[in-house]
Amino acid sequence: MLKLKNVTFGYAEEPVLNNINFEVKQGENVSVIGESGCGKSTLLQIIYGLYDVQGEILWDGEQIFGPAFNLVPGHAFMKYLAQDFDLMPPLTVAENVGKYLSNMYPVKKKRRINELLEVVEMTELKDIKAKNLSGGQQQRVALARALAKKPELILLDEPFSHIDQFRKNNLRRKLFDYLKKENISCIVATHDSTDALSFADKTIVLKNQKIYAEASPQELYENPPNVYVASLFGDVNEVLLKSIKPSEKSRKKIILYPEEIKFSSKSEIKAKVKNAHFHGNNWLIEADLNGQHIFFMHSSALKPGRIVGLKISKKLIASRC
Ligand SMILES: Nc1ncnc2c1ncn2[C@@H]1O[C@H](COP(=O)(O)OP(=O)(O)OP(=O)(O)O)[C@@H](O)[C@H]1O
Repeated sequence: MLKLKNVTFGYAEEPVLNNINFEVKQGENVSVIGESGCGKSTLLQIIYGLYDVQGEILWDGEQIFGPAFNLVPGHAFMKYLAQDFDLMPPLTVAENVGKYLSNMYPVKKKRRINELLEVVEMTELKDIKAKNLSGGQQQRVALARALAKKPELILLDEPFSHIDQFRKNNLRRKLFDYLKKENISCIVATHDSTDALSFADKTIVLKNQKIYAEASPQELYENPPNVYVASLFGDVNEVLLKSIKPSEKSRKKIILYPEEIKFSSKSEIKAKVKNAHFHGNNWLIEADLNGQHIFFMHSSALKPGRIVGLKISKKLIASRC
């Protein structure tokens, strides 16, 4: 198990991360999400031991030290996949993946390389030299190489940033299923809410040097503590409660996702359509609700200027109040 206890770190005087505490259990998938520059990569780097910190970073009770005590960064149980891939350009895909595997057992080595190439869907390109690969292909090879020696903990910094949407969903599923099957803990720093929502057991939101929220993705999505956390999962509305609940007198606001506001011709809550944006199987509608700019989802495009009725579940309103 990984444990961070009161960890503070800054490149200069001002801390980038201040008094960070959290745990990652064996086999757990933890996503770290937050706006650009909030310290996601820095967090992975200090866990890997690239910097000296205040506080303690422990793996199974043993402290992970920075360069002041551990000159060569890295430990056998942990792999860090940075945003640069560091492949050997003249070597083939298979040679890169097997670079750190022992040559004592060539059959076993070959089997392991083939298994990993399957996970990252690079089997067909195994004899191609790394220098001839696209950025996304290089990223997949780097992922396979990081997994080659079966780490107990893997730190992934934006692991799918170069991979096209077409391949990303499948690859993400395969990789995270593989990590679960092998009971490998992982921390994924990401901008992508799908990484944070679909696969993580726990999501950590960083903001202003601190852990701003920490819970399962479902909990964060269903009960966002504030609009910043909600907005990490996509478009979000902050609506005056009295505009959807006539008995309300205060100026209290509640958070609602576009998919939680339903079209209902009979409803007393009226809004004026401003625009409609195609979103695959439905449309994101922009509308004006008593002077508030809101978004809701609908199965078809609605014409600008149309007055529509909107409905929000009473149970949902009560849970967000
Ligand atoms: N080597 C460095 N030296 C000095 N400052 C740095 C260094 N690396 C990062 N920083 C600063 O630390 C802060 C956190 O950077 P970091 O790269 O950890 O953020 P991030 O959340 O990963 O950002 P992004 O999502 O854009 O990758 C930023 O203000 C950045 O400018």
